Amino acid sequence: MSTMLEVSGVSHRYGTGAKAHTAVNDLSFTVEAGQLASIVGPSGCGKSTLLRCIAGLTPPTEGQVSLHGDRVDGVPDDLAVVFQDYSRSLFPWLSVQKNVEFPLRWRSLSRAERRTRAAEALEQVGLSGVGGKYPWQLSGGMQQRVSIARALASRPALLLMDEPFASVDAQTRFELEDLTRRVQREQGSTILVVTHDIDESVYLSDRVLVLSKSPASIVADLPVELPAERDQITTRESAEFVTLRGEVARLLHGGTAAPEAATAASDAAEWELAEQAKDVTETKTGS
Ligand SMILES: Nc1ncnc2c1ncn2[C@@H]1O[C@H](COP(=O)(O)OP(=O)(O)OP(=O)(O)O)[C@@H](O)[C@H]1O
Repeated sequence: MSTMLEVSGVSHRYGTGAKAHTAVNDLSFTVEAGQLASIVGPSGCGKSTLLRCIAGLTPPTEGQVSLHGDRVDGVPDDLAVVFQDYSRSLFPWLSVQKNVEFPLRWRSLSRAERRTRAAEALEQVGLSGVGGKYPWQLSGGMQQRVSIARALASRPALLLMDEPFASVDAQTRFELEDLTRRVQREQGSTILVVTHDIDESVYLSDRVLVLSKSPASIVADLPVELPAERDQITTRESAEFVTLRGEVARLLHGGTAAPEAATAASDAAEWELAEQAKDVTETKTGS
C-alpha cells in the first residue's frame, strides 16, 4: 500500500496575539491508498479545521499536508469534499445532471465525456433516472447522494467527508453509510470521514482516529478489525463492534484502558445521549 495522505505536524491557530485560538495542535498521521479512515472527536475540537487544512482551503499555521507525495498548497485537482449541508452545496438552478457535471468543467474533458461520467456517478449512488430533476425536487437523502455523485464523478485521489450524514434521518444515514462502503470497495477509493458519531466511525471505517478536546490532538489510532462485509443490524450487535465503540467512547471521555464490553457499551450509550442532548440545545439556540 502506498501513502495517499500525509499530515505532518499540522497546527492551526485562528487570530493572533492574545486573541489567538489554537484549533488544531501538532497533528501527524498518514492514510494509505484505498483506506477508509474516520476521525471522531468532541464537538468543537477542531475536526472541520483539520479537514479544511487537508483540503487546502485553510493553510495550516504550522506543519504541512501532502497528497500522494505532493505538498498541498491550495485545493488539489484530485481531491473532493462532501459537506454536511447538501442544501448549500448543490446549485438549485441547475439540474441534478448539471450539478454533477459542474466540477468537470475545469477538466480537459469533452461535453460527451462529462455527461457520461456524471451518468455513471449517478448510477453508482442509485440515482439513475433523476438527472433531469432539480435538487429541490429530491428528498434530503437523495440530495446528499447527488453531492456524493458529484464528488465521485471527478474520480478523486482522496475523498473527504465532513459530517456527511448528520443532516439526514437515521434510516437514510444507514443507507448512505452502506453506499459509502460499497463505493469505496468497488472503486478502491481513499476516504477520510469526519464525524462525531462513535457508531458511525466504527461501522464505516477500516480505522478510527480519536481526537482530544480542543485543541485537537490524536489520542488513539484504532484499527477496525470487523469483517469487510458489514450489516447495519448484525455488525452493530457483534461483540467486536460493541467493544470497539466502547473503547472509542472511553477515549473520548479521557480514559485509556481497554474496557470490558458491558462497561464499554454503557459508556458509548452515555456519550451518545450527551451528544444528542448537545445537538438539541444547539438546534434550539441556533448555534
Ligand atoms: N473562522 C474561525 N475563526 C475563529 N475561530 C474559529 C473559526 N472556525 C472555527 N473556530 C474555532 O475553532 C475551534 C474548532 O472549530 P471546528 O469547527 O474546527 O471544530 P469541529 O470539531 O469541527 O466542531 P463541530 O463538531 O461542532 O462541527 C472552535 O473553538 C471554533 O470556535
